[in-house]
Amino acid sequence: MKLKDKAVIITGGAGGIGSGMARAMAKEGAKVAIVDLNEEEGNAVAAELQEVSPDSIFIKADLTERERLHEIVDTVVEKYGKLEVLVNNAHASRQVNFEDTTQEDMDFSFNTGFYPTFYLMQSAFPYLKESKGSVINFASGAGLEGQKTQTAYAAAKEAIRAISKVAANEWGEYGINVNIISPIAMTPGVEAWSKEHPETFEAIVSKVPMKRWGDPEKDIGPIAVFLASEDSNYMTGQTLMADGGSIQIR
Ligand SMILES: NC(=O)C1=CN([C@@H]2O[C@H](COP(=O)(O)OP(=O)(O)OC[C@H]3O[C@@H](n4cnc5c(N)ncnc54)[C@H](O)[C@@H]3O)[C@@H](O)[C@H]2O)C=CC1
Ligand SMILES: CC(=O)C(C)=O
Repeated sequence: MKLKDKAVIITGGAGGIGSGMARAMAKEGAKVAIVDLNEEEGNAVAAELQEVSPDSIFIKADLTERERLHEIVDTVVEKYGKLEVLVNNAHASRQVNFEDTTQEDMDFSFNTGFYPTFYLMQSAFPYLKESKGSVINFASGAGLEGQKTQTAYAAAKEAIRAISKVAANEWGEYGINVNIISPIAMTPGVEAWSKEHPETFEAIVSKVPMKRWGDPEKDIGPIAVFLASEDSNYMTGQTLMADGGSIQIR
């Protein structure tokens, strides 16, 4: 097992890519703490994880409550006595034209994605230093390519990539690696969004060489397992494209 007994936090772990990664990591032996607003799904996913990894737990939290984010790390360290992997996956998005994007739209994207990533990384740092652990953050083609109608989300995603690279440079000497996944996968979030914006949805999949949406557990899960495992110890500051070849960084 690649992650035997590793203590992992996954934000947004009750649904979509978060729950897919949680399943993949639990099957590799990790104790997974999933953090989410959605209590019903959170409890259901945790019960499923406990069948393969009995110490896995659900923590209900609203990641926009910035001053309480450290409680997530405190809870996990109290339960497991350590922290090896922090996965900052949760992020909510809205589609608005550039000229109509408001301060509130910007705040919404930074408060659901960027600030939780930033503050959880700060809270986790002493424990990751002790365990020579890993951080896995999330990017998007929206930011990498500047996709239309994604001003706030694209800005927050590229800000996450920027601080990930800074942390990779500063924390490398402690044996902590910080990497980024840019995924494409069919999730409840994407499904809801596809109904509101069918043209954008079709445009994205038509550009995917593999001509399908990824599966959260089967396609994104193994990449998260790799980044959480010893196999990626000498890799940091990298953006891994788990998107069926949609964007090829050269
Ligand atoms: N699915 C895709 O094709 C793509 C996804 N991404 C990124 O991958 C990551 C996962 O995406 P999906 O699984 O599609 O998202 P999703 O919207 O399906 O799931 C997000 C999860 O985060 C939780 N969440 C949202 N706001 C929260 C808050 N304030 N506090 C606590 N939990 C909260 C939701 O309840 C949900 O369980 C995100 O960072 C997203 O931006 C990037 C590009 C494409
Ligand atoms: C949700 C998202 O970031 C997409 C589809 O690029």
